[in-house]
Amino acid sequence: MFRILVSDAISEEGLTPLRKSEQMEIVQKKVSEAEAELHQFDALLVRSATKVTEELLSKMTNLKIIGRAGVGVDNIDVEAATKRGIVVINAPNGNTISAAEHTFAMMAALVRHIPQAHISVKSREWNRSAFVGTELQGKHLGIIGFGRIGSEVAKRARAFGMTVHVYDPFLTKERAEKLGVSIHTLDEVLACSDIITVHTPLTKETKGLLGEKNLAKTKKGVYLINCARGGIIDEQALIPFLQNGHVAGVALDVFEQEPPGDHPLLKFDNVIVTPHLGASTVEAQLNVATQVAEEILQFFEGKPVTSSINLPALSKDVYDKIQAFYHLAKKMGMIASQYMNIPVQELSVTYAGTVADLETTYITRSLLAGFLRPRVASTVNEVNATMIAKERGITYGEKFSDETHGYANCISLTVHGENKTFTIKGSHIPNYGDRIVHFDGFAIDFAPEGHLLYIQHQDRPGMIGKVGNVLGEHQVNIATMQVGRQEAGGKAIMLLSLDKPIDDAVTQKLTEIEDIDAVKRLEV
Ligand SMILES: NC(=O)C1=CN([C@@H]2O[C@H](COP(=O)(O)OP(=O)(O)OC[C@H]3O[C@@H](n4cnc5c(N)ncnc54)[C@H](O)[C@@H]3O)[C@@H](O)[C@H]2O)C=CC1
Ligand SMILES: O=C(O)C(=O)COP(=O)(O)O
Repeated sequence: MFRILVSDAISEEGLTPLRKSEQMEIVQKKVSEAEAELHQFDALLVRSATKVTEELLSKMTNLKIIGRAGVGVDNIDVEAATKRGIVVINAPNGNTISAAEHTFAMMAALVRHIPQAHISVKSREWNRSAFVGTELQGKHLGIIGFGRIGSEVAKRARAFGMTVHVYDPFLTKERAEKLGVSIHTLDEVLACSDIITVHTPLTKETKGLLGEKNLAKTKKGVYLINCARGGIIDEQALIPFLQNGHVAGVALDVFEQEPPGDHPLLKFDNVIVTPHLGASTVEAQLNVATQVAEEILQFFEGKPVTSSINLPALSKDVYDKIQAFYHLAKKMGMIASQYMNIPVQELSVTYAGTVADLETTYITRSLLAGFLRPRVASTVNEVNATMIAKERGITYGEKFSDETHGYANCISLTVHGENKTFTIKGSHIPNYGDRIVHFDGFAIDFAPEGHLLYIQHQDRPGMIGKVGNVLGEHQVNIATMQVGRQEAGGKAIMLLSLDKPIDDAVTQKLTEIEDIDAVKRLEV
């Protein structure tokens, strides 16, 4: 049973996929009301109100996934979640149309003074001359940030007869041409636009993007809209531009602090506001909640999630293809880590045969996670493996080769440690399973499964019997045994899989057998 804390207002209908599953228990409470049970939740489902801080994560010790029913994840400490191996997912396109429509509604309201006129009429006034507006047709609209929402705003603006100028450093010429907009520098957009709307995420680069310096570059009489994130337009910097009439009006759906409280901007008649309503439509809420609920369900069923912030995107199709290699790589990593129980500087992974054509980034992450697991006390998985490797000074790299050693596919891992290098090779054979086909220079064939025992010895008659005797004396049953040697009478290895783990005393006894050079337990 998985427990899911839903701490913000999420569409009830959207939660249906989770409610239908007997494996899921949904608890709808604010974080502050769930203090005593925070450590029990496997998943956390939020919108923008819940602040998922490092402190909260430290209390949610069982948390595996955070679902954001919406786009912006600036309320989530993604780095802290990643460090803890917690997957963060969002619903990137479920509310695009609603946010674009809200932006457009704000634009129309702004230039036609609808909120102000509405209040006036409700106050029993009839003052038509006070609310003369301007048309949108023929005006120049500047869009900063041309992703999903920015481009939907552009389509609507063009339908209204506006000319659209875009600033987005990541926008290609082809996409701009396709959507009938022109690409500009930020300064050009600031200088030529009658109305400017921002649609970027809030990042170090975009925080205060429209601050004092850039506001001074705008046209006198410009209108500004922020339906993206509070802080992209610097709220304090706006005040003098509103006071001196340089900015004709501002529409804000989002604020640096939400709710904004007694904010000085709220005193300006030409500042119109909504309480972060961009995604607040029945349709958007159903979309985002359903998307996130389905992803969480997939995740707990061990299937791939497609919209993770801290994992490479993986479609079901791709996952189906890589999944066998993903498990093989993890086991190879675990074996290599235990075998090389010394400090390690570098892992080098080579893919050959059919596996080389797949999405190997994910397979390598899995291998890294397997490698780090025996070395790290905290949770390590595909989410935080690369980060932990970096912290520990372990570099890793992928190579591709044609050398399959006669198998249809082959993953080869070489671990470079202090004065020692170890190579292990594995293959996944359909309808047969995972096999380790090469171990530290020996050709061998064993299944990387369960309680393994590695013995390096001299190739002498009777070695198998001696090992069998010691294990038998300690009531340890051998499930399978594989042997490999480089040349008759030379160095040889045995790989045994046992029905139960053995303790130090048994390992010691085995080490004492004449002609046995090394004994290692390997748990997979
Ligand atoms: N008010 C509301 O209720 C809602 C607000 N949002 C917010 O709207 C914003 C945009 O969302 P989407 O369009 O879905 O995101 P998106 O990721 O599709 O688009 C963001 C665009 O910003 C561009 N960008 C990034 N850094 C930039 C920079 N320094 N200068 C210029 N452009 C830059 C990116 O290249 C990308 O094209 C986000 O902040 C999101 O959180 C989204 C939904 C609802
Ligand atoms: O999706 C986004 O980025 C939004 O800003 C929507 O926020 P909300 O889910 O309405 O709190």
